[in-house]
Amino acid sequence: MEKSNEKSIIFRQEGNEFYKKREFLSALLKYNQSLCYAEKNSENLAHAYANRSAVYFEMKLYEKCLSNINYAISNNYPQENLEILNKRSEKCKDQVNKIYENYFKLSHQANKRIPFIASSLQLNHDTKYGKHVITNKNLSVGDVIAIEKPFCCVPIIESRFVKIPELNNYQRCNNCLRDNQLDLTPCSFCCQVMFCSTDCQNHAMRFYHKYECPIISELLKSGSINMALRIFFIGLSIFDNDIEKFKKCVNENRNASKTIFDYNFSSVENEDYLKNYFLSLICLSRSTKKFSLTPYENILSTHPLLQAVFNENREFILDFIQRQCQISDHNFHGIFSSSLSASDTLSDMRNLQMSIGSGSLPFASLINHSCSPNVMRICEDGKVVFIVCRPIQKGSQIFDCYKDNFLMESKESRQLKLFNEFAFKCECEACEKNWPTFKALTMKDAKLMKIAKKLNEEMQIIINNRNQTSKKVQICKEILQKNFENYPSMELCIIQKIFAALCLKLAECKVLF
Ligand SMILES: C[S@@+](CC[C@H](N)C(=O)[O-])C[C@H]1O[C@@H](n2cnc3c(N)ncnc32)[C@H](O)[C@@H]1O
Repeated sequence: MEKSNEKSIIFRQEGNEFYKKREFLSALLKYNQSLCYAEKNSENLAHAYANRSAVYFEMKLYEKCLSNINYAISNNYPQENLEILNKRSEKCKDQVNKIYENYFKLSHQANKRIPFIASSLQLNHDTKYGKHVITNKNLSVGDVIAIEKPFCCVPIIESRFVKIPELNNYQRCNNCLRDNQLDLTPCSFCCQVMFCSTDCQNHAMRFYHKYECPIISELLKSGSINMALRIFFIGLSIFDNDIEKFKKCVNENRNASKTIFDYNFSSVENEDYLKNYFLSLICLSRSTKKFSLTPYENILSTHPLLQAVFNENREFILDFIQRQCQISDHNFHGIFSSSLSASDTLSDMRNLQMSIGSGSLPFASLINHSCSPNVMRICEDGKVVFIVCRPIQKGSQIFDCYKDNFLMESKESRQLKLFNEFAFKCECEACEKNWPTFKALTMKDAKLMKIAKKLNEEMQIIINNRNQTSKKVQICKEILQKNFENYPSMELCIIQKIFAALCLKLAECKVLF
């Protein structure tokens, strides 16, 4: 699909109709489509940005309104209409929103070589669990022990607030998956990809979109871009697009058992950072499934930039992709966020997190499963945050939950699913002691049950306030920490659920109106 001013104008006009009806998100979506189709240096880019600024003004998102006015001006917005934009800009300047920073920060000193994890975390290995992570310090409920940014992630189709195939690509950043309240800029070449910032755009262009752009329609046929192929493109780019260098390094490391603990990530996000992350990714454990490589062969053997490279290195490239599929099969992680919904045009405090894509995360991939985990994973701004949800004693292993928690499903059903997907028999505390599911749990402390009920009722009211939410998190943390011996009682499990829901709220609350 080629850029087309004609189409760009039609989409903008459709956006204007939604704007008139005050259906702001639908209007933004149409303006995004208009931006994607606008031809390079055409006035249509400026018009779509200007119209988007009007929507953000009505939505009271004043920073976004101002930045869209600036985009319109820098894309040659016609002089004769500038006055309207200038007036809108003046009105915005008195009403700037307070934008909150990310809420979650590491609770302990960071590891010197791996600054995104706590220094108490160590890698261990044994025959039962394979590689796993332990802590050499006691950890308390609420402690944030790691905040990992994916090596790369790909959006999934369910993540869009409007699930119409023609509109799927205008709702999230193709690099970090943020919706950024639809404040996205188009790829300058194709009509199907948008980014939330210049950083994301430059990163994508440099490391993979240059290879995805010419075949984007084909890649998006199934709705989502393939992770294994994207990792191949990034790997090749890290090695200066030189297949021989790439091949040498991959072959040298193919049987290594290295992890992020073998590398240094202390320098800012430079090339070595990405290279080290890549090397720890390709050494992760793999499933034994055999994936069909025909779709990859079809794409690469006709790729406008990589056809010759592929034909000369067919066996190596297909083997690399097979291994990446197998690694992804065991180590994919859902990336979650709330999704925009037509009803929350004015609120930034969104409630539910849903899966918006998959990410490859070399640290998270070292954490084993338990049906009664001691950490929970939530996402904030595309990063995966690990929060302690039950006290962890010095020397103990960190456990996350891959599938269903014991509260949701019976032991038999959990174990069957885990065995089918990951080929291990779960021997966690909940499985060993056959803990009851939520419905069958008993109450152990009537006073705490009262507190749990009250907290639960308060959860029904939308608290668009970080301080209040944060105070409630504190209450939950203290109860869960102090009463851990009673776990799993009905009241503690309710409080644990509230604690998780409040943490999600804190991760989503970004704008104060
Ligand atoms: C994401 S990896 C975790 C790291 C892994 N232990 C390793 O050595 O690379 C997932 C794999 O770890 C193993 N695993 C995870 N949880 C486990 C558990 N509770 N008991 C035994 N093996 C487990 C399974 O082989 C699973 O496919």
